[in-house]
Amino acid sequence: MVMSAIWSQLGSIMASVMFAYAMYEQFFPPHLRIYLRKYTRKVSALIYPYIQITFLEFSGERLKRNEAYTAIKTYLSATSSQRARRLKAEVVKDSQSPIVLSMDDNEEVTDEFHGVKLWWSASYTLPKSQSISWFPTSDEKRFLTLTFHKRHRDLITGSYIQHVLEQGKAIAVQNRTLKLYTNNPSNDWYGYKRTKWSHVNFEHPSTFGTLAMDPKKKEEIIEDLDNFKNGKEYYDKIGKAWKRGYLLYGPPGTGKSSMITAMANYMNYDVYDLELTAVKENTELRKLLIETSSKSIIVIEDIDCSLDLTGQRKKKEKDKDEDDGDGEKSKNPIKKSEEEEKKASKVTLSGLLNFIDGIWSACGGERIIIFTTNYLEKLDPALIRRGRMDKHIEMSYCCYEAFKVLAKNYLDVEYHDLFPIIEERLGETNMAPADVAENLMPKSKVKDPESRLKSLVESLEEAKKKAEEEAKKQAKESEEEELAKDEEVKVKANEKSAEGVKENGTIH
Ligand SMILES: Nc1ncnc2c1ncn2[C@@H]1O[C@H](COP(=O)(O)OP(=O)(O)OP(=O)(O)O)[C@@H](O)[C@H]1O
Repeated sequence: MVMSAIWSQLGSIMASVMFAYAMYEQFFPPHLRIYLRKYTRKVSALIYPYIQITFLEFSGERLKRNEAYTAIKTYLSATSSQRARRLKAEVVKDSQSPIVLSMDDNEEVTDEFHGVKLWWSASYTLPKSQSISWFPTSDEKRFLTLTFHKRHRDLITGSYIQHVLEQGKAIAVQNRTLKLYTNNPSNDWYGYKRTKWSHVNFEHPSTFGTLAMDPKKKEEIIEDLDNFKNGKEYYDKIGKAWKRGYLLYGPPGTGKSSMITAMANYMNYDVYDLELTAVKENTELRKLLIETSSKSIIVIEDIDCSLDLTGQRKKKEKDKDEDDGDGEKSKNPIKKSEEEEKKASKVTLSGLLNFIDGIWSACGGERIIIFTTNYLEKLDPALIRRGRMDKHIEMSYCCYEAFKVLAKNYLDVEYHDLFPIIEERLGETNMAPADVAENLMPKSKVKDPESRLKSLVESLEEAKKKAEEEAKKQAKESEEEELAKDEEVKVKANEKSAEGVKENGTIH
């Protein structure tokens, strides 16, 4: 019989003795009762100096899975599955491994913490009904039991259990498959679907290794993410919610979306892709935020297009204020139809600011918020000020260092004689990494690395020529505009002097 089972048997015998004593206690004279109670406790503690803690699979309401049980099971699967002799193989939802091994029922494993030995066992209580069923019945209760010597009570209850729970949760996060969430329109929040977010498994291969950008900048971002991930205590110390905002800006095709996926893969965080145009009002935004889990990245792509959060909105709000003020404008005949009003998103700039850093944003912690935009200048400064968007990352046109990353990834080439000319051309023209990458992709006639590099040189030269022509055209246009303006000024001046002459009635 295994160690903890022996102690467990002894424990139950002692419990029966104590129970019997409690029943018959009333038949003893009061002064004897005190002594009896004192000495029975001492004897039971001497015989059974071990303490047992039980963690049930389901706690409270029958259907609520006990998080502690799950975390401990994960911890034991990872740390003790090599030591247990009887293992159970299960397919676990959302896990990266096809099967997960854990110790079988009535199996026991030992663990050690700061030199203290303790025992874990997995058991279940048999169903009361004896009817044969292929499925676990509702009476079947699984639990894990931790047994340790009573002199280690403080260490185990104080630190060990906390350590096991933290480790278990960390292992679960490491092993899980990431999710990509998108918000449902609020009509789907009720009824039988009742979900604010829908999700699919997130399996994008973009990583910091495949991301083409200046290595120094990349290193800086990775360091920033590391500091954030390990910064819980620091954030607590300075009294800030454990969240960080990144603003990614730059022309199309410079890798803003690739950066988000690289971040998610690096941090092992789920991604919540928030479609702002589907959110009707600020309260909905808040509800969506509450439903996000920690260890996640909340993304609003193309924030400038998502909502009218720029100067325009301020103007509209001003108009509204005026409306409210005199009540005259509310009689405006050019009113939006009711249907249009209903559909339009009423999320305001202040609603969004609250979403980012109001008290609601602190629920859960460990969240990253990312905005992307192609036009930084279009955004309201309040939205992107430091503190809200803590780090502004410019995703720029392809530089030589970024090209080298692409060449390594796409061609497996670290250096080629064409590299110096490519470096020169990249310095002369603006080409997004997406376009460079497209040239490096194998095509039906251009398969070998050299041909693909040549194709890139041609594209760069073509882009340079186009840019030069465009610049010339623009210069000509602005010259013509200037001329037209001068002409207009001259005409107006002539007209004015002619009018002046007429008014004074002076005729020469
Ligand atoms: N910096 C980069 N490193 C590696 N690949 C890149 C990079 N930038 C772009 N790409 C390639 O180009 C494709 C499109 O890039 P991505 O969607 O990340 O750009 P974006 O800046 O988000 O563009 P948009 O502003 O149009 O949404 C990617 O799938 C990737 O293959």
